Amino acid sequence: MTEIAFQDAYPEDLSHCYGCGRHNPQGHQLKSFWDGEETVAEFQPEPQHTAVPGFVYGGLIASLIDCHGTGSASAAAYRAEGRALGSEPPLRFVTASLHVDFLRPTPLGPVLKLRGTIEEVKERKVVVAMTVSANDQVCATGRVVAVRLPAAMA
Ligand SMILES: CCCCCCCC/C=C\CCCCCCCC(=O)SCCNC(=O)CCNC(=O)[C@H](O)C(C)(C)COP(=O)(O)OP(=O)(O)OC[C@H]1O[C@@H](n2cnc3c(N)ncnc32)[C@H](O)[C@@H]1OP(=O)(O)O
Repeated sequence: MTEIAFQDAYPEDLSHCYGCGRHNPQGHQLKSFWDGEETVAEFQPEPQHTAVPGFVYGGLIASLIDCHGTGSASAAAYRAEGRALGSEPPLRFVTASLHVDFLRPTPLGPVLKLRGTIEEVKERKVVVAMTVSANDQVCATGRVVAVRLPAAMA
């Protein structure tokens, strides 16, 4: 069975996010997956993502953490309910809080690897802690509080 990316289970009309929307050709189109109890994603930075020559712009790293966090939150909510990704009714989350710590400069060149741990799952709130690594070294850590939208807003 081919595993579907969390973001590919988002509804058609909510798939334009700059960080992860499959319908945003200018965006990052991040794809997140389960790896056991953790979640993973990869991203290849390009030269336009430069901060200082040779190093990745921190805002890019923050947006990857944002979208891996909200995607992981949605997947964790489906898993907690024992439901397939994308099944009805939809479980849609937005970012309430995005925290990033930049531990060391992130080299521009290697693929960035994101790894998420689900810290808390409540009916309306999911908390995800993440690491961003390059060359097997953690360069940034992050934490997202994702809040489920009421059906009326989604
Ligand atoms: C831009 C809108 C998008 C609409 C489309 C939605 C459908 C999406 C579906 C699929 C596509 C996925 C695309 C991924 C998106 C990528 C990520 C982004 O860039 S999202 C854009 C940036 N984020 C916002 O613009 C949120 C703006 N804020 C809000 O709308 C509200 O403040 C919201 C919904 C986040 C919270 O609503 P409340 O204030 O009514 O919720 P309360 O009931 O007070 O809190 C619920 C729980 O969350 C905690 N919480 C709320 N805000 C917090 C904060 N800032 N820090 C820590 N915890 C917080 C609270 O303490 C509470 O936790 P306790 O149940 O008590 O444990």
